Amino acid sequence: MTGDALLEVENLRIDLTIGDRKYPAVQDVSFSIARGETFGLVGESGCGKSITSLALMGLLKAPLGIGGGSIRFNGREIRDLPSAEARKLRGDRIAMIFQEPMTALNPLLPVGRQIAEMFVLHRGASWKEAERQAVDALASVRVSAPERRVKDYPHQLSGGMRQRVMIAIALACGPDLLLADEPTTALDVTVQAEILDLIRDLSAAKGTAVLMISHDLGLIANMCSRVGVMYAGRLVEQRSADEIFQAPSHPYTGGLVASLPLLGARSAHGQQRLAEITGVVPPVTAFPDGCRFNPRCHASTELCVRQDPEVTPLANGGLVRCHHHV
Ligand SMILES: Nc1ncnc2c1ncn2[C@@H]1O[C@H](COP(=O)(O)OP(=O)(O)OP(=O)(O)O)[C@@H](O)[C@H]1O
Repeated sequence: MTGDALLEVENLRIDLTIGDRKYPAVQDVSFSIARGETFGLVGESGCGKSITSLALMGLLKAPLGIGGGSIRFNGREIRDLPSAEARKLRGDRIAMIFQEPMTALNPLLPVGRQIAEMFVLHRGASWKEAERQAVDALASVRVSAPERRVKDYPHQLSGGMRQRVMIAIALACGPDLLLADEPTTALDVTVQAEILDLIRDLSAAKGTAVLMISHDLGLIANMCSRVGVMYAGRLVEQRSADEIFQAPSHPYTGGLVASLPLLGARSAHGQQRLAEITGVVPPVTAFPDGCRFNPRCHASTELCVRQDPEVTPLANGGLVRCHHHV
């Protein structure tokens, strides 16, 4: 891993405990994010993206728990931090925005007060000073008339406005890392683009690293310099966004690329057509033997059914986990 790594995840394992059995919902997941870098995790629903980000924040709850591996942030192991220290790290150095801001906002408090709370709790500001900073924070996420909007309650705002408030809260303390888990999935397409622009511009301006999580490879490739593709709890490919698009190595990545409307159309006209994926992600309790993708894979052979593939290095620091990668 590079000396400049901000976050280093190594062989992360997350277990789902049912009765006296543990199922590896996430296994052998390793990636690192440099300072200021934008890294994307992509894969269909149920691949383990969200629980990976919850593990990084120390927010996993039973029946899920970390079963192995390490999570280093700024060179320090944060996997088993006591809850008070984990709380301090969250919000201060690592912040998170979710798909549905309504669940994270307090419906009973004006949004300005909720932003101001960050400055009081993490920066020791007085309430008066913090309320003033909240107006600036709302302006920075491009909310018009912020001095009026700070008095609004969450239900008075549109979904896009609520997500802007969440971004203002997340970035209030200038975190080193922003985890953004499907931050625009619940929004209209035009609002989605505005929110993504906002995240991109603010993180670039402040030098904040971003871990962006989405099922949408188009979005991830647009936003991120490097991409990790997850399937059934495993990272199956890790490359630069350009390489993922131009020459996907894992058949699952190829399927994700082929399912993008624009590229799918282009590949139908001349270029080699990539196989689209049929079927669904298996539940954690029923991962197949061998390669977990083998039942859905057009390139599957007897070897894939029998033997779980190891990680193979690719050019430029890329990685793939497939017996028949290209
Ligand atoms: N509290 C829970 N109890 C049992 N299983 C869970 C729980 N939370 C998640 N899982 C399982 O863990 C697996 C990974 O879930 P996760 O939410 O991380 O997937 P994801 O790739 O982020 O998909 P989504 O976008 O739908 O959240 C899924 O099979 C899911 O059913």
